[in-house]
Amino acid sequence: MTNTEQNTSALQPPVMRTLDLRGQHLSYGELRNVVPRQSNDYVGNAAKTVDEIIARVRAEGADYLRELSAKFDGVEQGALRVPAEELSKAVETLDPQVKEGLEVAIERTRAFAQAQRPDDRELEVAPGAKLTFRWTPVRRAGVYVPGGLAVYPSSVIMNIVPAQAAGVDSIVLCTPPQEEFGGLPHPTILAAAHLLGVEEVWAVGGAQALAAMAYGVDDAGEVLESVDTITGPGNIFVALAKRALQGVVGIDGEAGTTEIAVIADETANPDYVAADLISQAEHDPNAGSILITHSAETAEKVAEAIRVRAAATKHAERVKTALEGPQSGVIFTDNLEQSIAVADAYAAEHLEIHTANAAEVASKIRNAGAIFIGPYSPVPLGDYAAGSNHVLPTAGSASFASGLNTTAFMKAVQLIEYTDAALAEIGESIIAVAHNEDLPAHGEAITARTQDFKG
Ligand SMILES: NC(=O)c1ccc[n+]([C@@H]2O[C@H](COP(=O)([O-])OP(=O)(O)OC[C@H]3O[C@@H](n4cnc5c(N)ncnc54)[C@H](O)[C@@H]3O)[C@@H](O)[C@H]2O)c1
Ligand SMILES: N[C@H](CO)Cc1c[nH]c[nH+]1
Ligand SMILES: [Zn+2]
Repeated sequence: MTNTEQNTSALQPPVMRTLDLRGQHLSYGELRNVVPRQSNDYVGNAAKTVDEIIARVRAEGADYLRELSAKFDGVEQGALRVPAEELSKAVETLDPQVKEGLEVAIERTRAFAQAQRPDDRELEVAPGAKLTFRWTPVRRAGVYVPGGLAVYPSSVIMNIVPAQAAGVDSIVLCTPPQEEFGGLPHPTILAAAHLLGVEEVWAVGGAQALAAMAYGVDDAGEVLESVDTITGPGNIFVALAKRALQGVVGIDGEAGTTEIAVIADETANPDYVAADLISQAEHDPNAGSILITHSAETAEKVAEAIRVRAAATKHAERVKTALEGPQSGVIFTDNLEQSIAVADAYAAEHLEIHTANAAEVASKIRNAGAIFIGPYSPVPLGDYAAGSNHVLPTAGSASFASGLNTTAFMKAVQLIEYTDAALAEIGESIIAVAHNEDLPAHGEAITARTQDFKG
């Protein structure tokens, strides 16, 4: 028996908190305030840490990146950029089955990412008044691939494939250095990058990696040029760094600590539900797993299945901490309609639906990063190979943000082209509004032309 097994066998089974909403008729706003979330103190303290990291990366550059790699990753680093030969070497030593798994994921994710490319739009709003909505890729993207408690070659695919589908010119990938690999990133991450044709990889993790990509960094003449947009998932420090750097660069959204919510009724398979709640709790002791149900019997059966499964799982301690945290719990509702309302208010990163007519229930959900419909669409399918993207909005941000997709690496330019007649046709009304705004020079810019047409 290993040390880990000895430790975990002594653990008490996880006991999730309960929130009983039965008989209450809370509005959407009230529900948003009561659903389980990370504690404010936890988020607030992490935000202070992140602000300091960003300021010091700007001021001290590569030396400070090395200092943080030593502090958080236990690595004394030389050059921060990963040599090109390490990427090709990693593919040569890659387990063939893992390689196949990555290739299947690339193929499906690419097909879906290409289908997301938006078309340009042209419209003549009046004779001679031509408007175009033209999509262009950003010039340079920075992608973050996590690698702290676990490593995420799958996130290489989820970031790089849509960036390539968008047509981004230049991509840099940052991921934490690993002590076990002499300060290089995990070899499967390097292999996935190489399979996708990525050449620029820096062994830098956490909030500091995002600051480096946003502002650029010079490591003894090796330059990480600043980027236009940063995407990618990560822990609380990574998510808060994206929040802080938004505006300096574009971001795809906050894809922070993982969450799963499950709507279950009496038809749900409790073992599947338990397995899926545990699967996402495995990411991080701060991960959120939530069961929303109007069936007390289902809740009890899921709790029993969790007791059995949680004890046997490899990261039992992390799972227990996550399931018992303030960000997790079992929410009791009066009926399916109320469960749907709770799920909308929670706005889960991942929402699974284990009910009768699951597709119909899904059609009623507005807020979720991704919806997994029915018993055979578990979140880990989407994590690795469904073809959908696993970089998804967390902490309630699914009420206004989308999961990573091709358009996150694109922006639209609006083109305006009017003929003289088309301008003359609308000129007087523009001048009237310009005067009303007390901006007469705006009107004069029109008159300067319309006078010419008359003359
Ligand atoms: N929402 C999504 O789309 C999505 C997808 C995949 C993974 N995730 C989440 O990504 C996270 C991965 O986390 P991880 O830790 O394994 O890898 P990570 O790469 O996100 O974080 C590791 C880095 O965090 C930094 N760090 C660690 N402790 C710190 C501290 N006390 N102060 C400041 N910085 C610190 C270090 O720089 C370290 O390199 C998990 O929370 C997982 O749930 C989210
Ligand atoms: N569930 C994560 C998104 O929150 C993605 C992932 C990658 N590997 C395993 N899971
Ligand atoms: Zn996962």
